[in-house]
Amino acid sequence: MLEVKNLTKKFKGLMALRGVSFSLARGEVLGLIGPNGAGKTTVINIISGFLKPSEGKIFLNGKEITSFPPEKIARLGILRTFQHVQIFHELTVLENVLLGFSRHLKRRLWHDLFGLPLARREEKEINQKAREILELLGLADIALLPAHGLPYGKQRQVVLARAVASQPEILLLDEPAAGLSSVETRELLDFLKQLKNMGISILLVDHDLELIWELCDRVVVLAFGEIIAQGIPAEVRKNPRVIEAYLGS
Ligand SMILES: Nc1ncnc2c1ncn2[C@@H]1O[C@H](COP(=O)(O)OP(=O)(O)OP(=O)(O)O)[C@@H](O)[C@H]1O
Repeated sequence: MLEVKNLTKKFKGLMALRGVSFSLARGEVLGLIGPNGAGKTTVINIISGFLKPSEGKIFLNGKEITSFPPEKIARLGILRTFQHVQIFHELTVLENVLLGFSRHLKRRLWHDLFGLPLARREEKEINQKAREILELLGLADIALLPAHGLPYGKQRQVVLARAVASQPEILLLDEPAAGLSSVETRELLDFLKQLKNMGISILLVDHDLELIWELCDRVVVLAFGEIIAQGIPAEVRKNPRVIEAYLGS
């Protein structure tokens, strides 16, 4: 579904990535791990169009999307989340999730402006769908609470629920467990398992290796901008180069 071919990124004197290649299959959860500064966020920035690679190509379903602008990549269904929570504090959980539908609602704006009946029907449908997503993800009981009062871990989940509402082809998650307590990380793990069960393809960057081993179908390991191992978690976690990269860091 997603193919990353031979990515190289130079920042002035620094080679942040060298010849990085991997693929993500439909419905797969792929972990991207590595010590600090290994190049993980740079990979996500390039796939999502926030950075241009120095060399290399990205393909989505066989079509090249290298260096497309971020909004075009988002329209094609590759959605990223950031290390810090981006939530609309004054809105309720439900309203935050409703915003996720906007990717599919270009025409609706016009209907809204003219108050056409179709708009109301569509609005009802979308409300219904948003509630279904909240139900599926175990957030239904907080649907009408304002986002600002929620614990940090729940805010993270609301951001992910909004991403689900936009019906992404692929989710790029940059350190979703950063700053969470161990209890919140367990909750996040269950939450991400639900996303996996919904068939969403995920590229997951995180430093919490327990989360990675438990959730990912395959793992790619970067160190100093190069892939040093890739495979199923049971194999990768025993790989001497991986152990050395982590202990060495
Ligand atoms: N815009 C930039 N300009 C210059 N150097 C950069 C830039 N972005 C990243 N780098 C450098 O590229 C290397 C890879 O950074 P990157 O943030 O991708 O690593 P990472 O694996 O995500 O690290 P962390 O786990 O700490 O988030 C680092 O040495 C970093 O300092």
